[in-house]
Amino acid sequence: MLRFTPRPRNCQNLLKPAISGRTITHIHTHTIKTPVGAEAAYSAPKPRSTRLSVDGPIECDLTGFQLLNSPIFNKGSAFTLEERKAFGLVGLLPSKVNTLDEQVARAHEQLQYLRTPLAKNDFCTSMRVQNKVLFYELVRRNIRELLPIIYTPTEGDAIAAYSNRFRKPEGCFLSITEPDSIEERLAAFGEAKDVDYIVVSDGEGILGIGDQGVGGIRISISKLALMTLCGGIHPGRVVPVILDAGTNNQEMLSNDLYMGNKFPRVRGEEYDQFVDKFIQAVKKRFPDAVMHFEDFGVSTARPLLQRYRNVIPCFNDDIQGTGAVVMASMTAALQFSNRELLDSEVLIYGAGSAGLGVADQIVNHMVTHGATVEEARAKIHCMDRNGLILQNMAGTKAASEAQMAYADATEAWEGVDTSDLVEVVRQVKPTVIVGCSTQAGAFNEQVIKEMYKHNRQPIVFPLSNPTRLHEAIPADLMKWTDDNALIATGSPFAPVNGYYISENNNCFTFPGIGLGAVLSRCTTISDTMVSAAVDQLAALSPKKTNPKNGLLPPLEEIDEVSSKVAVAVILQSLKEGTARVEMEDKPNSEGKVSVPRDFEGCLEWVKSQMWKPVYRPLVKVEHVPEIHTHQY
Ligand SMILES: NC(=O)C1=CN([C@@H]2O[C@H](COP(=O)(O)OP(=O)(O)OC[C@H]3O[C@@H](n4cnc5c(N)ncnc54)[C@H](O)[C@@H]3O)[C@@H](O)[C@H]2O)C=CC1
Ligand SMILES: CC(=O)C(=O)O
Ligand SMILES: [Mg+2]
Repeated sequence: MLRFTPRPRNCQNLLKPAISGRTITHIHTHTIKTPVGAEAAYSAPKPRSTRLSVDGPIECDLTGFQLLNSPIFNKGSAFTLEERKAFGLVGLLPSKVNTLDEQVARAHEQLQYLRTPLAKNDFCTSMRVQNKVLFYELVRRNIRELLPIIYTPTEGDAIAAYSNRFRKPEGCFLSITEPDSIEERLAAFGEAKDVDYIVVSDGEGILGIGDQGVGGIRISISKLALMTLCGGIHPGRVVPVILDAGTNNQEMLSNDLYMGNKFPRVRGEEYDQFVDKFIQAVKKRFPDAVMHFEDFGVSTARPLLQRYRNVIPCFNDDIQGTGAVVMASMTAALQFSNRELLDSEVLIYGAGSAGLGVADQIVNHMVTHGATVEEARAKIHCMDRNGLILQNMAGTKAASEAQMAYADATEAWEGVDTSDLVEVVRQVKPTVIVGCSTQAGAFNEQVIKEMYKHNRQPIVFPLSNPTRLHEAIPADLMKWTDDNALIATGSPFAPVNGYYISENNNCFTFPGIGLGAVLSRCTTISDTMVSAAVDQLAALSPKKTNPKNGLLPPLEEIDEVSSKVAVAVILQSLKEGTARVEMEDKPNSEGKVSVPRDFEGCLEWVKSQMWKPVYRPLVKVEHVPEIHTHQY
């Protein structure tokens, strides 16, 4: 017989192994490292436990329809006969008890009847709000087929159609018209210890499709789905957030069904105060949560990251996540073709959030490989809508301050048409070209053939999502370079002539970075922690074992990859003294489980902490359950 010890909500003690005869893994957190340097700005929090681990029975105080309507606890036809009796479900379900395998097979069959990706996306959405275990297991087993449905490219279409296809709300909606209600709105998602991870967007720079207003909530939801699928973050301990500050999308403003604030985007001080109130409210309400910024507009993404990176543990996925994945695939391509990082000439086409994030990450990496910042920056050339960024653009509207860090000397370009990509390629002779411009087809035959003239294995990364906005498609790139281009793309593509094309998407980095930040309970996410993620991902490249392999590991391994990236992040955070989880070499006298500092030991621990889509036996309790989630 199982016995449970009632636990008060928000218990700050570690979970006690309340289940006799079972081992439950805990993090030993009684010592907190003092934040150092800039990180000291973030006040040291209280110790806490992590509740991502998934072993054993789960306490539940819901019954009947309430239980069937709770996506976290619902098992649908897989409730056992005992559970049906104990939870008042007899009569609410057909008599057959299904296994998870059978449910997955049935759901997969239903999906095959749906004709369009968007219809499949709708199906997956309703499954996610109905039964999380089934949703995640269905996607996990069919990841190559379903990732493009629940993420880019289909999610872009779902976001654009949000107000017309809306069925059931998911996430937290914060309105600039009511900044004083932020705390109250967040409170619906639980108390201090209930949230590990938040994705927030203001909907201004969604994928490559721009301002989508309130529909941007779906990018927060989609990124969180990947945090759970690939990074093992508990799906009931996350909050997707949209900051609704209006929209400049005329189509939305004139759509009678549009569900967000119908006024032009509010900017300036009012916007800044709105965001600041949100950050302060999160810090107060969910002091342990890691914040992930996603798809903000180009003018706000960087300033927000700079303003808050030492205030809460946070990162911007488009800037740092993208920078990290590109640096990893570039490293893999250089190693495969026996070239040195410092010999690279890099051309970034589209120097917005992602493009400059890539540039910054390459500079960081070059500096760790012996270059000075100036030498590294000189290797990078940025083009944006006004052409190549030149020094004489300083202080003008032609270039932003952030872009000016990469400006080329004006004199060196006299007489050259710097708005012409072919001309720029002719002069720069890039070894690497990265597209983050949203300009479909910009890497045309002339551009690529010019690049190919100067180097036999051009590294070409067209990253603009969704698929239709890619600067080039792999089949053309391979044709124009006699199959010699080393390619990775922003959305998925089929292999070309037997060459596997890796998806060069930040989904290979943000789940690992996020998981590492959650488990280390770091006070800040430093550049060096992101660099550790890059090195780890690059080391996993399968290209070295077979030239036809992709530059990055296959999607099927993404959860394994994310756990290794998380280890690299955790170990770096420990080294820097920003981790708040204590790791020990040996279990201490209280028998608490140690978390080793060696890679393999830490990996085992990380894996033991990750949420997995399995049905745990449900045990009825009258008190607030051990795993408290807001998703009742
Ligand atoms: N593969 C991946 O993991 C990621 C892909 N992306 C994709 O990259 C693209 C850009 O995203 P963000 O940087 O967040 O957007 P952004 O709006 O911050 O940047 C886009 C930049 O492209 C520039 N641009 C526009 N027209 C241009 C032209 N004709 N020539 C050169 N530059 C031009 C804009 O001025 C802007 O600076 C999007 O399609 C997005 O989906 C973004 C993040 C991650
Ligand atoms: C992948 C991603 O973050 C983007 O396209 O914005
Ligand atoms: Mg993004």
